[in-house]
Amino acid sequence: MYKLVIEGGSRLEGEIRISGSKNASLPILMASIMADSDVILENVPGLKDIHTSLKLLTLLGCKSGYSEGSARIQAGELVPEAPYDLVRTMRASVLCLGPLLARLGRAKVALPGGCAIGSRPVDQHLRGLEQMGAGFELDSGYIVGKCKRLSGAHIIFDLPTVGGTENLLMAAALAKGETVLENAAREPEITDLAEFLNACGARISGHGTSVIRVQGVDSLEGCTYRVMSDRIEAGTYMVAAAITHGEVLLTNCPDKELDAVVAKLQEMGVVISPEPEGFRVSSNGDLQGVDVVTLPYPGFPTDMQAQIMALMCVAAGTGTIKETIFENRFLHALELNRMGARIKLSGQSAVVRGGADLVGAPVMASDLRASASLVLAGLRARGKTEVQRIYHLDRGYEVMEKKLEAVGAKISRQKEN
Ligand SMILES: CC(=O)N[C@H]1[C@@H](OP(=O)(O)OP(=O)(O)OC[C@H]2O[C@@H](n3ccc(=O)[nH]c3=O)[C@H](O)[C@@H]2O)O[C@H](CO)[C@@H](O)[C@@H]1O
Ligand SMILES: C=C(OP(=O)(O)O)C(=O)O
Repeated sequence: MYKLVIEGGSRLEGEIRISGSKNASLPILMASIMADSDVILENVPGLKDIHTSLKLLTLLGCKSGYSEGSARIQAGELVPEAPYDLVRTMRASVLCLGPLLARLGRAKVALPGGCAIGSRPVDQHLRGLEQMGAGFELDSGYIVGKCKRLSGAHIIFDLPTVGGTENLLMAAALAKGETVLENAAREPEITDLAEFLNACGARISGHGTSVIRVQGVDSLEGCTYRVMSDRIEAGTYMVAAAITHGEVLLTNCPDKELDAVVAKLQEMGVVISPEPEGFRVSSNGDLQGVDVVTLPYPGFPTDMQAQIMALMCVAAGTGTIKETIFENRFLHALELNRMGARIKLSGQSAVVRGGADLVGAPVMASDLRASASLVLAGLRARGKTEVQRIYHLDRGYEVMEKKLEAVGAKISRQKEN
């Protein structure tokens, strides 16, 4: 196991290239098993979750390879089982359910269960697939699904679910007839999945709005597709620039997909200017606490909540954060307090008293974005911070320490004792 060791206090200056999006790549990799010929994906980040997905695709009967941001998938004779050992390390595995049912009429996928940030149910995925004609039973922790060819249906989600919308979108692409998904999630990663499926021959419209229409087709062909860049990685490095009073140019960056994050950081006093190559982000340290509520897109993303909390710790005044997506996504607050932050938690709300003089400490990462917030705090803190259990970070940030080191951070990856 590795930890990141950070000597805080360096001002970040230079250029950071943003990688492809994890949360777009994972469903697109799963969707690739529905194509009859080779899929080539570009701008795919070299992350642990990507390698886990490729391993899952191999178990499902596909041939796959990855090299320098490019993944190739060739679906063969499919095997309809996603084993628990893989699903428990990567929740996105549950996204093979829709594609397997659509392609094979059979699927046996381990139930992902909860994780550190919350219970993360999949009832909306299953209910929608049932409306399309699938039947499910639970067998030793596995969801076992069967169907004849799925049929189009009118599905109204109880709440906008990103994974649920993705699973249903993939299933509907190969179903018989029209499917309408209402109260669908509008996240850019869903738009990217729909664009990929359309490039394979699917007939999807309305993606990016809350009503998505899918005219099912009989088959999909492979294609070459460039995955969108990672809006959460970009937001994280925006905070890195601000928290160190630095100036960083982010390239290969998403644009309007970052609007809510850019607006909130600007409200705090971070200077963010669009340039032809991306976003230039800087701060002279004159930052103000703000009020943040996490919401489905286009609201402020839950995946940026931990990072903006780190920045609010060192801003002037008091800010508040309300987390409405996950019931237990404040684990980083307790670790930030160990570094001198002044955060009070009450249920789904946090009050962050700013002006903290952060001091380095050994801290424990509990989940992906919590880990990122501890790294950000460590970049700012006086002295040494050791962020332990960074396997969480490796799921979602490509060579984070190398990217930060290249812009002036004193950070290294070391073996834990
Ligand atoms: C809306 C939202 O911000 N979704 C985030 C969620 O996606 P992810 O796909 O993991 O989660 P969902 O979008 O499905 O969950 C949204 C909400 O719906 C609930 N729910 C979901 C499915 C279901 O069948 N039943 C149910 O009740 C969840 O408990 C949650 O409160 O985590 C990802 C990783 O952090 C983020 O990238 C997504 O932006
Ligand atoms: C929690 C996250 O991912 P996952 O849904 O893969 O756990 C995330 O991207 O912040």
